[in-house]
Amino acid sequence: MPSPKARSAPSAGGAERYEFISLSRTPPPHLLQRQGSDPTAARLRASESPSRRRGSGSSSSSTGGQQLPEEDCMKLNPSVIGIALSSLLAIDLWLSKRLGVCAREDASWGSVRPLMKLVEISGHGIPWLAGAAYSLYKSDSAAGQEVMLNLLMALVLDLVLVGTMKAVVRRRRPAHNRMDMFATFSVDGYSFPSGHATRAAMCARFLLAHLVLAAPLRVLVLLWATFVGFSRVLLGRHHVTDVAFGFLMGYWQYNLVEMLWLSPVMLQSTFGQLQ
Ligand SMILES: CC(C)=CCC/C(C)=C/CC/C(C)=C/COP(=O)(O)O
Repeated sequence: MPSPKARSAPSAGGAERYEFISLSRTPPPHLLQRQGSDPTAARLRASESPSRRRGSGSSSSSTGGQQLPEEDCMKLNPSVIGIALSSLLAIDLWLSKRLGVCAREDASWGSVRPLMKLVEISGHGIPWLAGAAYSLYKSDSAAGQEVMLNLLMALVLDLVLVGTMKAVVRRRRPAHNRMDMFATFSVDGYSFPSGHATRAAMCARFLLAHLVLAAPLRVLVLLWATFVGFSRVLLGRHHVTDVAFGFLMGYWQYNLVEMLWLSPVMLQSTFGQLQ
């Protein structure tokens, strides 16, 4: 027996065609009147595409010669992608609110908020930029200088890409977030994607690829990156999807850094041509 939401309707060729109809919404009375007394038949006709309804003369005569407004059809026949996206957003909002347990001092895990803010500082742009610039200045090997120069380039690239993305998407931060972060740009009022998550993922990949680290330290780098991302949601700064996308974006940004890698040979030839 077919499900109540997927009813088969005979098509022009006689074959069975499945229509997805919304039973959660009752069509307005004027629609039912126009389409005859059978509400199910009225819903089935309303769920047909506008072009199909326009094309069939018999259909227009059965609706009393009147066309239905397009908005009615959109409501009665929402796309599967639309439903999936709004469900994902609803789950995202609900889960982010549930997990924002350090969003305030009086929240359920409010006592660990200072610790979470330390984790936040460890993934902030300023200590990373300052650390990379200092290491570049202090490095006495060409290889070290090359790595630190590229780390600096990667950090600036990250700020530009995340800032652009935030300015385009303009998603608001969760309502339970308290905006008490230090040193922010104006775009940091927006939430998507998490700049801490992109930086943590990109820097973790960078460090793992370019520093010779013992296995426990490699694990520590991965744990740190994961925790920086997770702490964004616990602090109430971000929705879960901001952080998930931030991790993906940071992972991909490292590929871009590898592609744009600045080598001494390339720099010499560039600056040589300028002189
Ligand atoms: C030298 C210079 C101009 C440094 C700017 C560094 C800076 C202010 C970075 C912003 C870092 C930040 C607050 C990002 C927001 O992270 P979300 O995870 O909250 O998106």
